[in-house]
Amino acid sequence: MSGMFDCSFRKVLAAAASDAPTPGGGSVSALVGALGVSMAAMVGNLTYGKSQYAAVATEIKDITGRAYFTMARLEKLMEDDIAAFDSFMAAYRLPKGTTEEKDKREEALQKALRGATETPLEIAVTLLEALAITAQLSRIGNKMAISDAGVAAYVCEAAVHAVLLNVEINLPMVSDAGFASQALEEKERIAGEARRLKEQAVAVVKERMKG
Ligand SMILES: Nc1nc(=O)c2c([nH]1)NC[C@@H]1CN(c3ccc(C(=O)N[C@@H](CCC(=O)O)C(=O)O)cc3)C=[N+]21
Repeated sequence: MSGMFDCSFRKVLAAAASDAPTPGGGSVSALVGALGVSMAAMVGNLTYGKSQYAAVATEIKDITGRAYFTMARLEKLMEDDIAAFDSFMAAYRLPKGTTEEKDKREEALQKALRGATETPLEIAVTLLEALAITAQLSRIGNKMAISDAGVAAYVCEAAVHAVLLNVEINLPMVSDAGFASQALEEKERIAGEARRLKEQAVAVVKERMKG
């Protein structure tokens, strides 16, 4: 299913729940992440233009713009992951009767696996930018809605770890050992950074909710 962003939420949920392979865990993580970032954008919108927050107006405008940018990027990446995993499934279903067919299938599988691994990594990196935005916003955003900066932090971090599981399940099938080890290293770095940024944002949110 493509053009997911123009469907009703009900249709997206039904498509995600169905036995169709896509949207799968990769694209759903991107969608969930986009919803997480929307809460950072909302806090930005609730801060910008308020006299109480005039001193941080320029910074808020910049961060809010970046939040919208990451949402748009996640929309594109959701569609990319659907295409990437569809390619994997298409290769997986290729015939493997003869040696020639087996070779062709393996070649198609390896090519598709690369895309199905790179796309979740790109989703995760985009979500790191969202988490950095959220951490910054937690310090200067409208206090009345600051819990939503915490919601953005928790949801985006969860989406990072979720999308990285797709890298983890694909990697053992990748035959290019150099590509696999680099992807694994990248995955570990991103997961650690996501944890750190979430902790930072939530700590500030909790502190500001005290008074
Ligand atoms: N970039 C990326 N995005 C993903 O969404 C992604 C991923 N990588 N890596 C793996 C996981 C898991 N996942 C599955 C979804 C449906 C079936 C599925 O439909 N399986 C059928 C296959 C049937 C057939 O052979 O046609 C079955 O088991 O019956 C399997 C696996 C998506 N993931």
